[in-house]
Amino acid sequence: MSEARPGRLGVGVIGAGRVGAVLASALRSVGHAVVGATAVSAENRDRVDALLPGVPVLGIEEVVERAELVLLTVPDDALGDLVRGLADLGRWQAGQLLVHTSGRYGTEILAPAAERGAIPLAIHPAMTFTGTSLDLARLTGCPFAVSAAAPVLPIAQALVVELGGEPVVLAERDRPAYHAALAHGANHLVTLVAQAQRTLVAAGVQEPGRYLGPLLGAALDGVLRGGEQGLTGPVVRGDAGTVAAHLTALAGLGPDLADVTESYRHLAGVTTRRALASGRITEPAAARLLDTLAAPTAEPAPAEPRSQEPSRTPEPLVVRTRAELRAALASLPGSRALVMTMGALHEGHLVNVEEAARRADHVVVSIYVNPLQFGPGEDFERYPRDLEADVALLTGRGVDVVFAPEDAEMYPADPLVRVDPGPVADVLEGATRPGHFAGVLQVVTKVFSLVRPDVAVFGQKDAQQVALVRTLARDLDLGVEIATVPTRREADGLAMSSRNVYLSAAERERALAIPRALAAGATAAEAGRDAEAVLRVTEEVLGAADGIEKDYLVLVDPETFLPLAADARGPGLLALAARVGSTRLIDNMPVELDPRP
Ligand SMILES: Nc1ncnc2c1ncn2[C@@H]1O[C@H](COP(=O)(O)OP(=O)(O)OP(=O)(O)O)[C@@H](O)[C@H]1O
Ligand SMILES: CC(C)(CO)[C@@H](O)C(=O)[O-]
Ligand code: BAL
Repeated sequence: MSEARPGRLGVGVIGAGRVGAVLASALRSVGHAVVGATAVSAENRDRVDALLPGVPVLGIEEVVERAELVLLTVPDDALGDLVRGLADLGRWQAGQLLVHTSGRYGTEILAPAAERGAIPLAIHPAMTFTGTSLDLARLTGCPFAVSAAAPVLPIAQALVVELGGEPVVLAERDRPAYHAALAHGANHLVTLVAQAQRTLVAAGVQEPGRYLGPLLGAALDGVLRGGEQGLTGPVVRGDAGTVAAHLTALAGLGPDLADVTESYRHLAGVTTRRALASGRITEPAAARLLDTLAAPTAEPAPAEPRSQEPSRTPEPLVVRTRAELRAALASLPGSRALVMTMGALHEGHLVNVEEAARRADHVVVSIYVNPLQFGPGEDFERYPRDLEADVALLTGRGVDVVFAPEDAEMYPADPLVRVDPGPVADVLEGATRPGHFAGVLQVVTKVFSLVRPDVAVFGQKDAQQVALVRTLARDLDLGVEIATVPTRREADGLAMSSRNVYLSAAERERALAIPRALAAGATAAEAGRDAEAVLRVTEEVLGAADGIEKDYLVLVDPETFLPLAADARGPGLLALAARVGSTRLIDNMPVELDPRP
């Protein structure tokens, strides 16, 4: 075992999954040393790189040998065998702290290690984890169920406090029920809400979240404050007729939604019995409801044809000329949101479209590969173009109009009056791509004039671009609100981009060093490191990667895009551009710098 200064422990992680890597990162940020982690899958190895940069990935026995505190963050079902197996091999050490984070078990499962003198502790955070640095902030104030023998209970409590959480002592025997309650609430809520979403979609509602978000938020708030007394709806009104109509309507939606009927019957039955027990409905009313719920469902009446004009057009109208655009806009009363794109649409664009649909009555998407923003030798000619696929992707997303002009329509003549984007356009992307932002702001100004949106949505992935567009709208009084959406990433962290299609499989793998480096920088910032250290950590991770040619990697002020001083506080932006093969990718990560004095 390594020598530890008092209060500073050598922490080993067995199972650097979502929970293990995050908790170890939190322990590291308060001064403990993480001496090793096991990570069998590529995903877990990436997570170690991102959340625990510099920590060696080792075998289980080596981690146990090096650590004074072993975090056992493996699946519940694997825990017992793992502890017993290592005990049989004589690996546990006297005085070693052994901490598992299973909700279901107390410390009994660690008994084979305790017999060898290890100190068993059980701590369970009542939180779901994404396995990224986002979770670190969520640990603050998070209740942790703590179980341990009385003499060592303070150790477990102190550990939770160090993690930022609130220890709540839970008896060993109460843990399975505690865990069942959390799983029932959090996991089955997902099933229930997803059923409501699917049913709304089947009923022709295009954006179920707009209805369910506020309603379910109010219901959750009500039950957490006042328990079941806040219950509303047909059951608590004793309205068996409405319940019968619901069952008939659900049956009419077909076999794909049979599970919804099953849940509805069951939960309405439970709700009826609870309402009866608390005196909110009478016995005859409860009997009528329970009879209705038990009866076979009546045949649904033949469906009436749905209105021809749903509130959101399923397929967008594609217009190619200014005149067609003007006519299309004239038929759209109410507010208007614009999403500007260069096509080759992906889910990252759709996040912009969703935000646009939330903010206005109608949505216009422009698709245009603007020659003015490409320099000589850039990829203007080979930029992917597929209007048909783009329109298919936008169908059913609440997009009313797609404006896809030809070059001659957008620029009938070479423009003589040009937009000057100012100093932010000279650095970073602007330094590598001279004239790029002048070209972007030229086309943005033109499309704003043609579409006259109330709000335009841009992605944070092109951070410098959206900052410049915001300044354009402000300085020229364009009367357009500029909204930004966070960067949408693939499951492995790579920022979505139309240019990702240029990457070969091997290049795509190498490109993952980009999000890994940014995540390492963000983790360092969250751990309170200063600007210089945050940038250094990011550079180290990127520098260690093969096959990536850095264009720039900077930590800048998110408004001026100028480098931050080493002791800067407040918002910063880690921004980078790099070539992987012949493809140039950009990405960035907002950070909050709060260096401790
Ligand atoms: N991953 C993403 N998440 C959120 N928004 C995005 C994402 N990718 C692009 N956008 C936004 O969509 C809009 C149109 O971008 P564009 O058509 O250039 O797509 P792109 O995928 O960024 O392509 P490129 O490869 O040219 O960078 C911009 O506002 C951009 O910031
Ligand atoms: C805003 C934009 C559509 C202007 O051509 C382009 O720069 C882009 O796709 O980000
Ligand atoms: N996504 C920004 C547009 C460009 O790269 O040209």
